[in-house]
Amino acid sequence: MEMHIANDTGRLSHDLAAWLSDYIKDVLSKQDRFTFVLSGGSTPKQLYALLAESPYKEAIDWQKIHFFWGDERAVPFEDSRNNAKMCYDELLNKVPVNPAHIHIMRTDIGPEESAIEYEKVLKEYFNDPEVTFDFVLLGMGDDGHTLSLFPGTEVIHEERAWVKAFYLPAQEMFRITLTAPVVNSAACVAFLAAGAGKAETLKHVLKGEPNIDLYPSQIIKPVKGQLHWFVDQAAAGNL
Ligand SMILES: O=C(O)[C@H](O)[C@@H](O)[C@H](O)[C@H](O)COP(=O)(O)O
Repeated sequence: MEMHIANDTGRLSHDLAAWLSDYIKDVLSKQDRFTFVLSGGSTPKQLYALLAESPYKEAIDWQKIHFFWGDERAVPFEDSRNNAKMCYDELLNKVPVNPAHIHIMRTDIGPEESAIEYEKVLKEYFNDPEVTFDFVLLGMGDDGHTLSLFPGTEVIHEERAWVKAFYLPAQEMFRITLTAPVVNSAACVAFLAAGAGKAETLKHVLKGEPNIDLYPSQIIKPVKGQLHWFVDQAAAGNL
């Protein structure tokens, strides 16, 4: 595991943008597509805004990038809580991507159906289940959740399905999420976490006893791939 700590979220977003741009370039020098899982939440907005500007807008070969999502809130696309909508607004509408390479988790159909459909899309891409995405961007909630793997939910333990839908009573909504096995088969996973609200949780996730039911982010351990944590000083405060 590699830690990257920056003074503040602005610096952190710059560091990750620069690191990611180099990583994409390196991967694309060896293969002709790059599969990228985007994250929802508020923290990545600055990163997406940077990627949509110079020098990254020109430096990244956007046509070769295929986009996926780690999780989705089952609300209409136009709803401001929709993770895909946020990524379009901040990034995808601003860079020259190929629309055919964008794979959102659909919310115009039932969540269970959407999860089944998404799993099919993924299985068409990745015929070797041991090798999936080139890059997965993850956030961590103040409660230690990542993706839609919330503390105490059954989906944390899912071993077979790649994508699951379930009802989250605390938020009164359905969620659609990638499961741990498909993320742990990625070539590279990076958490982006910022703010003092995450400091205590981050200490438990990284230094505490294993307890994935309480701190689901602990379940993310790529089997063969790299794991990076990009955190600001405030979130790293208790490490
Ligand atoms: O749909 C979601 O809720 C997100 O995908 C979620 O997993 C997010 O990444 C974390 O909650 C961190 O969110 P912040 O960046 O807003 O702290």
